[in-house]
Amino acid sequence: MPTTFQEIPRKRPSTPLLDRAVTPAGLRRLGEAELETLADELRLELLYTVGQTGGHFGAGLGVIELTIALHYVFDTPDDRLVWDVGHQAYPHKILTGRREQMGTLRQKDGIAAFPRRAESEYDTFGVGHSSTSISAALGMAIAARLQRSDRKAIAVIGDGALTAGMAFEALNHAPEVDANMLVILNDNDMSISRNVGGLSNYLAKILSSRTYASMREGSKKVLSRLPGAWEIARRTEEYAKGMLVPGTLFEELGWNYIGPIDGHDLPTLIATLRNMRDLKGPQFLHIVTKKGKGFAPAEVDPIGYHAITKLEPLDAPAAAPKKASGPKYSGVFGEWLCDMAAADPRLVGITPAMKEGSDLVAFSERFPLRYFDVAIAEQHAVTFAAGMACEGAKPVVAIYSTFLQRGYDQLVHDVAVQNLDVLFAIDRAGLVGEDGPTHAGSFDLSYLRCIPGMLVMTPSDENELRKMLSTGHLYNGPAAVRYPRGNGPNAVIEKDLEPIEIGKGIVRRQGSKAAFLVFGVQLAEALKVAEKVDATVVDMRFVKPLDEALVREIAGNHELLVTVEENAIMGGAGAAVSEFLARENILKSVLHLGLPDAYVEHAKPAQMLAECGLDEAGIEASVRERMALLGL
Ligand SMILES: Cc1ncc(C[n+]2csc(CCOP(=O)(O)OP(=O)(O)O)c2C)c(N)n1
Ligand SMILES: CC(=O)[C@@H](O)[C@H](O)COP(=O)(O)O
Ligand SMILES: [Mg+2]
Repeated sequence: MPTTFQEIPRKRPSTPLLDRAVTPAGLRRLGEAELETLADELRLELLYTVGQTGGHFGAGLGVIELTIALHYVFDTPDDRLVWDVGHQAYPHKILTGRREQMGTLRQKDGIAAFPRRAESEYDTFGVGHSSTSISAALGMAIAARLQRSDRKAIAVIGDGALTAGMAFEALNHAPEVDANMLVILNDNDMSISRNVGGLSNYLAKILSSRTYASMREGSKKVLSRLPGAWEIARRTEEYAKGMLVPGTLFEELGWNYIGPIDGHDLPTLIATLRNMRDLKGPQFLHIVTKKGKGFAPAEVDPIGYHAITKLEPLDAPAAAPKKASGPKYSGVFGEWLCDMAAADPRLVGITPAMKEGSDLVAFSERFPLRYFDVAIAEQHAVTFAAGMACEGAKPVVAIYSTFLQRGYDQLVHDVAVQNLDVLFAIDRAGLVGEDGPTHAGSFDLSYLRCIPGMLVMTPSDENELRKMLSTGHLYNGPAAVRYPRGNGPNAVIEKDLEPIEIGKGIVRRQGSKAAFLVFGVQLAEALKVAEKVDATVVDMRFVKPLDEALVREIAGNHELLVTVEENAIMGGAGAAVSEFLARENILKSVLHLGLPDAYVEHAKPAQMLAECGLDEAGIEASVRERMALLGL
C-alpha cells in the first residue's frame, strides 16, 4: 500500500531506488518487488519538486503507480504513451530523464508544464488542452499498422477529460478501424472541481455494480477477463459469478473493457497491463485512483490541491507587507455576475468545468438554479447557451480564451449567425505565463472581430471590465469581453450596472505627433511612455465596432498611430485600424504592438510581455525607433 505523507519535504529526499530509475531503461532493471518502494520514493520526490517550483499537484500524485507500471511494462518511447491534458505528467517527466530539470519546471528556459514533443522523445504528443489523447493515440496506432510496426499506442485519460465530445469521437472511431490500442481511464471522480454529468454517474455505477470494493483486495476477478488468467477465476464460483454484470458503454461501442481495478495497486496494474499489452483490437482499462493520493491534505482537498504555489523558504526574510492588491479580474467578473443576476432574473451562468478558475463559486452558491457546469465541453457550453438565448434567457458563458477556441464553430454557427443574445466572459486573454503557449489567450481578438454582428470589448482595468460586462449583457446580440489572468492596476470599481456607449473610445491623454490607440490592459504602460514622448493616448475600449470617427480624427492630427493589444498582431485590433485607414484612403504611419506571429514560450507573464515588447520599456523603444524614422 502506498505511504501517505503529511508534509511537503523542503529538503531533497533520499531516493536510492529512484536514483537508479530516472530513465525507463533503469526502471526496467529494477525487480518487481522493488517497485512499491520506488513508488513511495517517486511520490516523495514529486512532493519535494513541486514544493520547490509550484505547479500542478494532485493529478500527478494520483498516477505515481500508473506511471511506474506503464514505463515498466511498455517499451517506451517506442511504445507511444499519450497523457491527456498532461498536468499529471510530472512523474512521467521524472522517470524519463528529466529529474534534474524538475527544478526549472514552468520557468523561463525550463521544462514545460505539460508534455511537449520538443522536450523529450518520451513526450509523444503535446498536450495541455484536455480530451485529445485518444484521438492522438489512435492516429499513432493506425500509423504503426500502416508502417507494419508492432509498436503500441496507449492513451491515459481522466474521467474529467472523458466528458469532452472529442474523446467520444475517438472512442467511436477506434472500433471502426479495429485499432490495436489501449485507453486507460484514470477515474478519480474529479475534474478540477468534482466531475459532473451522466458519464460521471455512470462510472460510479460501474464501480458499485462490479463490487469494486471486494475486487480491490483481490483484483484477480479482473484478470479472469484475460486469456491465461481465467483458470484463477474458474476455480472459485464466486469469481465467475462476478462477471455476470451487464456490458459497459465502452463494450457496447466495441472496446474490450477491463476493470475497474485499483490504480494504486502496483502488482495488479503490472499484471493487468502485461496481459493487455498484446491483446489485439481496442482495449479499455478502467482504473480507480485518488487525486492527491499519498499526501494527506491533498487527499482531503483535491480541488484546493489541483495546483500549488511554491513553498517560501523557511529562512525567507519576512515578506514586505504586500500593497493591498484588489480583486483578480476573475473576481471582478464573479462579483458582477452575482450583482447582475440579482438584477436580471434572465441571467444564467455557464462554465465548462472551470468554476474556480473563472470564479463562479459565489454565483453557484447564490444562484444554483441558474448555474451550469457542463463539464469539459466547450462546444456544448456555447450551443447550450444559444438554445437558452432562443428562449429569452441571457446566458453568460465564462470561458478561458484558449478553451473558447474549442467552441469556435458553435460561436459562429449557433450564436452569431442567429444573432443570439449570448455574452462571452473571456478570461485568461493574452499571455498566461507558466502554462505556456497551449494556454495563452493569444488569438481571441483575431478570431472574434471577423464575425459579423459581434460586439468585442477590451477593458483597460477592473472598473472598465465591470462596465463592459454590463454593456455586453444588455446588448441584444453576441458580445465578448476579454480580460487577462490575475490582477489589474487596482482601479476603483464603481458598483453600478450601467453600460457604456457602444463603439466609443476615450481620449485619456492629449499629446501630439504620436497617438497610442490602446485595446486593453496595456493602457497603463502606454500612458507612462506617452508622458516621455508627449503622445496622445486613447483607450479604444471596442475592437468591434471600432470607433472609426475617433480614429479618423486622431489620424488627422497625428503623424504616427501606435496600436497596442495583448493579442496576436495578425488579424488583431491593430489590423482593424489599418483596414479602416486603408478603406478610407488615409495614408498614415501605423505601428502595431502586440503578440508576435510565434508561440511565446512559458515564463513569468512579465518576462513574456517583455520578450514581446509589450512592457513599458519595449513599448517605449518601439515608439522612439519609429518616431526617429519619421523625424518626429
Ligand atoms: C479543453 C480544456 N478545457 C479545460 C481544461 C482545464 N482543465 C485542466 S485539467 C481539468 C480537469 C481534468 O480532469 P481529469 O481529466 O479527470 O483529470 P484529473 O485532474 O482528475 O487527474 C480541466 C477542466 C483543459 N485543460 N482543456
Ligand atoms: C491543466 C489546466 O488546463 C488547468 O489546470 C490550467 O492550468 C488552469 O489555469 P489557471 O491556473 O490560469 O486557472
Ligand atoms: Mg479526474
